[in-house]
Amino acid sequence: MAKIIVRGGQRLMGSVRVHGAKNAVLPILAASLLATEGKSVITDVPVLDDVMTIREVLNALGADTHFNQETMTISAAHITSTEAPYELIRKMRASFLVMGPLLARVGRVKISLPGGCAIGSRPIEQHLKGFEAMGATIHLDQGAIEAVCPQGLKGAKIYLDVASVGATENIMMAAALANGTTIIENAAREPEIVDLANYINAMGGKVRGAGTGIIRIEGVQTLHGAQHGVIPDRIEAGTYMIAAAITGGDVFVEGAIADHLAPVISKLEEMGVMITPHDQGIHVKAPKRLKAVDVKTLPHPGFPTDMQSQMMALLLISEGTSIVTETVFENRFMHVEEFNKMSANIKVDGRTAVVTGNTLLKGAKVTASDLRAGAALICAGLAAEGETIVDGLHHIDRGYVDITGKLASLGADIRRITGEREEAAKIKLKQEPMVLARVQELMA
Ligand SMILES: CC(=O)N[C@H]1[C@@H](OP(=O)(O)OP(=O)(O)OC[C@H]2O[C@@H](n3ccc(=O)[nH]c3=O)[C@H](O)[C@@H]2O)O[C@H](CO)[C@@H](O)[C@@H]1O
Ligand SMILES: C=C(OP(=O)(O)O)C(=O)O
Repeated sequence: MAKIIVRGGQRLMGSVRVHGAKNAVLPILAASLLATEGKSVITDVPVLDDVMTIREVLNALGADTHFNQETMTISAAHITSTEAPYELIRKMRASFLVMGPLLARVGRVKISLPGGCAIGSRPIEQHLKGFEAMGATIHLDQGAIEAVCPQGLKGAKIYLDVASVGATENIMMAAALANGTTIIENAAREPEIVDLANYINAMGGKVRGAGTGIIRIEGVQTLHGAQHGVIPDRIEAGTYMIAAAITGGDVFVEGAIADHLAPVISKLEEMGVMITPHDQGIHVKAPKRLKAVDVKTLPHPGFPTDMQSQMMALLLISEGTSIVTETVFENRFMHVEEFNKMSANIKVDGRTAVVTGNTLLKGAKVTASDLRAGAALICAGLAAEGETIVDGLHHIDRGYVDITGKLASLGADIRRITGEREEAAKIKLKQEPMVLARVQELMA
């Protein structure tokens, strides 16, 4: 089994580049199914396992995709299937984002229920409520959803009970080709929603208000392929900011957009980290001692749940006790047990964790339970005495391009040892130069 081995104690220094955002590129690639003509050329596409999965979904539906040098070209003129393969939906929840585009484009879709994951049950009733309001008929049969709208979708006013990112995206994509105007109220306001709206508009769509709680989508007859550059990954950027801070480092996070990271920056500044936003990125300089702060996750522009575990790693070495409250997902404290293996003292009660600071972290064998938990354990390992061995790397590979190489380039003592998975992938995918490059990168 592959593992990442970190020896703590090195101060991180230098510059690290942020790749395109996973959570922006996945809906954007799904939206490319809306184009009846022309090619979409998506740039700044990170080479991640999740991107490979959504690409497989697009291919299975009949789209023609090419991926080279962080650029994905998609032609979706011919949709040959309306059934999203179970194996791919199961592998990655975000595959469910093809439901809206397929319904809008061909009026029919069969897709497995995406199910929960380590961080929570993650229902999708808000997505379905939106499609039904737009005229789709939905049947649930043995864990699969079948939806049809033979007359096409029609615009509707949809109030989301929770400001769900995925539901906002799925409904927005469906509405782009609906007959009439759709208004999404209590829409999610994440930067990734704005990026998706910009792409749909570049395809000839009419989306207004993305980034606010009310999004208005005027349906158009057809959409065409378009060129679009994906926004930088604010969660990847935030992770490197924490990695810098936890080592008392001095790092330039190239490509990071301060506006997207306002809640994270604000907390880091409260703790005593010096943050300087620039046009090209964010400079992070951390003193040796940091102050404890309380953190509560919320939908954007609140503190992102995807940064909660990394922030908790930083709070462990800060002075004082912190309260971390997770309001977005009901089970996102799986990393706590692993931190405690590293001599942390964290107590969880429901959605609240009490984090005792001033911890002298000690290296241990730990397991990533989800993507961000994995990144957080690596951050903790950077500050720990001795060796931390992290497994469960398939989670980390979903969302971080070469985290080992990037941290090593900043001076971290970190390496990855490969396992059977990489070896098998190398043999299976040797026809695909881009994927092989990724495998080689993982094995470096
Ligand atoms: C691929 C992607 O972009 N993933 C992000 C997206 O996930 P995702 O889009 O799945 O997250 P949502 O915003 O939908 O979920 C937020 C909350 O709403 C609940 N909910 C959601 C839909 C629904 O129909 N009913 C319902 O109750 C969820 O259980 C959760 O408690 O936003 C999350 C919240 O910022 C991030 O952690 C994920 O990284
Ligand atoms: C929870 C995350 O992603 P997903 O919604 O794809 O599981 C994440 O990026 O931290």
